[in-house]
Amino acid sequence: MSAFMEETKCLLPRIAFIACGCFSPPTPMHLRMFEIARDHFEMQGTHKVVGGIISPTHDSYAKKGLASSLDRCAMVKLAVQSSNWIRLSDWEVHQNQWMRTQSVLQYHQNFMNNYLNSAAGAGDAEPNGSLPGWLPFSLRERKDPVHLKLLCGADLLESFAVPGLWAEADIEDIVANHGLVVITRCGSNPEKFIFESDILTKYKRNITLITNWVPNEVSSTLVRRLLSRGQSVKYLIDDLVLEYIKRQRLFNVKSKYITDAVRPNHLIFNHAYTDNNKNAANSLIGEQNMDESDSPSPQLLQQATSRVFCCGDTSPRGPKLLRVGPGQAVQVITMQSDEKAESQAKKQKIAQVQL
Ligand SMILES: Nc1ncnc2c1ncn2[C@@H]1O[C@H](COP(=O)(O)OP(=O)(O)OP(=O)(O)O)[C@@H](O)[C@H]1O
Ligand SMILES: O=C(O)c1ccc[n+]([C@@H]2O[C@H](COP(=O)([O-])O)[C@@H](O)[C@H]2O)c1
Repeated sequence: MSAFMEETKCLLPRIAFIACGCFSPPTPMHLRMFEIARDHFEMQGTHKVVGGIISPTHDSYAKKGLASSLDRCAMVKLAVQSSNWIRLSDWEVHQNQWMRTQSVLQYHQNFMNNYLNSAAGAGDAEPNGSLPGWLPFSLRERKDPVHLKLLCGADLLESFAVPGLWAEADIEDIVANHGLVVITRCGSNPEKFIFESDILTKYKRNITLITNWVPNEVSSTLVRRLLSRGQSVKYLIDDLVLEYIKRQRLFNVKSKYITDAVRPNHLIFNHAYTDNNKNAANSLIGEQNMDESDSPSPQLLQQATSRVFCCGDTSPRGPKLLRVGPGQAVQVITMQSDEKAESQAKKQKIAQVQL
């Protein structure tokens, strides 16, 4: 019987998840989303989950509380150390401008397709000769395609309705061609939200709604707020991430947190990550012994002056100078939606922003 089940599992269509977000800092709930989603598909017996990817957004997204991409990537690497299937992709942060989520999905999907279609050992290398660190290990165990789905919390789904934030065509492409896996979040009503959207209703079969029966409303905003007040965040985030925050003095962490005299050994690797990336950004010299997700990018140099289109900005006069990133639009507009009492989850977020 178990041999039969194993055989059946081998035949299941393969999927992977990618979560796009700020991860400033990463919280256990960011990682729980992956576990909850994998459990769901495995228990349904419909798909084989081969990997999970965390893709932090570009610095020019400019959302309030966004630590530098170097620090966010280093923290994600620390947070996923305990996982054998969730990986960091720093492709997005190494682009010279903010990337829309549809493009992020497309890039990773194309990379996996090319990798699977190329002969083993050929055509699968990055320019520096190594494979990207986010690529699932078991990809070449089979030849069939792996379908990449966007994994998110219900608040991200609801941000589709923020006027001018997402491009309609992108939403359609994401749900029609990639698929969405949505984890419920307190105060959100994703079923109703889907019902109220024609596009989402049209592609409902590609949207997997998963109830999180053990909700935890920890958010990066809450963690940042506690840190800046000198309050404890222990057990709210990974110890390694907390150590990193203290050492790097991120998020206005109050002095009580920065008295550790000893540099913990487990952070050395990630300091290598940030140090190497910083050096690379300054010197344009590549690093050795690092996979793609560790790779420095000369484009980091351009970030200080990078330009972005604000969401929904179709001005023929070209991109605006980066003063306001798309992430700031989220805050401004969600404050308006608070006035309209749209959702409890949004209200909570806004309250955090306003304090
Ligand atoms: N507690 C949670 N429950 C379910 N999903 C979550 C939770 N926290 C974050 N997510 C999801 O994780 C993804 C990345 O989140 P992101 O870092 O952008 O937001 P966040 O943790 O809510 O941060 P912030 O508080 O800065 O807005 C999003 O899809 C978001 O919906
Ligand atoms: O692609 C888009 O148009 C788009 C519009 C708004 C937000 N996003 C992405 O959504 C992610 C979460 O954003 P936020 O503001 O909810 O933390 C982050 O990775 C953004 O780049 C993407």
